[in-house]
This record gives sequence, structure tokens and C-alpha cells, in this order.
Amino acid sequence: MPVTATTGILQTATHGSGDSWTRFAPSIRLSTLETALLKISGVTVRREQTIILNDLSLTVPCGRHTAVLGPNGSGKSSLLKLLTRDFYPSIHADGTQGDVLILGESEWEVQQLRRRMGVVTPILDSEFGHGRTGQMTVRQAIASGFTATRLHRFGPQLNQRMQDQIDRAISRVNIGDYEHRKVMTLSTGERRRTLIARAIVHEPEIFVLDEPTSGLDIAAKAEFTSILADLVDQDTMTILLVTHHVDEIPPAMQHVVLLDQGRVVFDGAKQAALTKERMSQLFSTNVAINQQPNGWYQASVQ
Ligand SMILES: Nc1ncnc2c1ncn2[C@@H]1O[C@H](COP(=O)(O)OP(=O)(O)OP(=O)(O)O)[C@@H](O)[C@H]1O
Repeated sequence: MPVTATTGILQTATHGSGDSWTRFAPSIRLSTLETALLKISGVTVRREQTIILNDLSLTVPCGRHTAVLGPNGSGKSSLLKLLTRDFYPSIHADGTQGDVLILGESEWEVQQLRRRMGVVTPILDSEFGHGRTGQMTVRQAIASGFTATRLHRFGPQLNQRMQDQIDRAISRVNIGDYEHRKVMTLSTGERRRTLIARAIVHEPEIFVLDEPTSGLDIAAKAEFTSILADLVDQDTMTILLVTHHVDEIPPAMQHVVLLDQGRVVFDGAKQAALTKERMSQLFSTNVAINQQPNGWYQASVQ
């Protein structure tokens, strides 16, 4: 029986890169230019008898914004959890484990890694909506992004530069009106924008969003996707967006990975991914796809 590893140190990868990718933003840090943001090779993740990710391989180069699209239960969140070190690969029957390299490294001190990322996930959203975490003011919650902590008292001593960065993050997502309110008193849309500010305040190399518009009404969703599109346009970090909605993928996000049953079934240009045939097959229904003149896509079930 294969053993499931939930913690541990992964092997150092030995294979070469050979990746093909499209572009680097000029502002992406030079230290990361020749390194893949994420390189997963032959990774399976099991929980009890369920195979969540199935011998999955995927490379995401630095600087290539990528949307990960797939139906419910296809393994999208689990894929991100490999990146955030919430999941580790299970051991295969032959004793091998596959590799997960993040920014070229297989071994990370988790907190250190998280400081190089900004993350917006449903778990974080729920934590910031309740309990002691939700008692923080918007400004304190954003400050907690510097240390990837979830409580203000474990947060950093703020110097003037950090205060300026907080101001800049607040202004980028336009939440100045309620920066002194407790996070738990915010609406879902306001809280989600606060989480974006927290995720980008320390100007990370990687920004990961998992289903960021869930629970938002039409107006809040439109505002959110517009903020996301601006961040993609500004190109200061590599953005990984997990979603099941094609209408959330900003025009400038040109690369799409399709997941189905724990496997990558497509990894390439958005235009080739978002076709009627591929989407119908992926979602097991008859899907119509339209691309708007402004570059956004829409999907509907026929
Ligand atoms: N900790 C866990 N224990 C057992 N099964 C799990 C666990 N985490 C995920 N799974 C299962 O793995 C599969 C993939 O889950 P995952 O959340 O990654 O999918 P997803 O594509 O993000 O789904 P959704 O779009 O519905 O959020 C699902 O069948 C889920 O029930």
C-alpha cells in the first residue's frame, strides 16, 4: 500500500528545464528570471483511498500569469496547496515521491516561503471573517501580510516604509474609507479587497488566488475582476488564479492550465484552451464560449 506523506522534506530535482513560455515582465525580479516559479514532476496526492492529484506534472515559469481552470473536485485547490506547502506529495508504490520545486528549491522553511507569496484563499477569507483574526482592523490585517501571520500581536514593528506600503496597498484596492474598521464587520466584497491588499502589501513575487470571487454579488465581482486585471497589467508579480469561471480570467492573463480528475489535461495559450470543444469536454456539458471585443471571455451552458 502506498504511504501518504503529509509533512516532510522533498527530494531535490535532478532534471533539466526545457520549458517554453511566452514573456517576462520587465519588473519581475532578476533573481527569479531563470527559475521556474513552480515545477511539479510526477506528483500524486492521496487522502485515504482518494487520489486527489494523479501523477501530475506542471511547470509555471516566473512572469507567466496563469489561470488554472477545471470543474468542481478536479484538484485545483490541491494543486495550489502544493505551492503553499499545505500539501506534500504522497509516496508512490515504488517508493518514489515526485518533485515540487518552488523558485528552484525543494526545501523551504514554510513561513519564509509564504513571505515571498501573497495568498487569497477561501480558508483565509473565512479566518478573517470570524474570531480573533476578524477582530483586527483593516490596517492591522494588511500589516499582517508582511510576516504572513494571522494575528496583529505577532505582526511586524512597522517602520515608515511599511506604513507607506500599507497606504499604497489600500489605495490600489480602494479601501481607504474603512481602513480602521474591524475586518469581521466588513461585507464579503470589502473583506475580499482587504485580503488582496494584505496579499500584495509586501510586494511578493508570487500572488495566488483561489476562487477569489466566490460569494460576491455582480457588482462586487465586477470590481474585483477589474482590480485583478489591473494587477495583471502592472506585471510586478506572477499571478496564479484558480477558478471555474472563464469570465474571471483577465485579458492579459494569456496562459491556461486545465485540470480534470487530478490531472493536467491542457497547458497552453488561453485562446486554444477556451474553445467550445475543450470547455464542453471539461465540464461535461454543452458549453458556448464568446470572446468579447475587450478581451474577456464568457461561457454559458446551451
Ligand atoms: N483533505 C482532504 N481529504 C480528503 N479528500 C480531499 C481533501 N482535500 C481535497 N479532497 C478531495 O480531492 C478532490 C479535489 O479537491 P480540490 O478541492 O482540490 O478540488 P477543486 O478543483 O479545487 O474543487 P472546487 O472547484 O469544488 O473547489 C475532491 O474530490 C475533494 O473532495
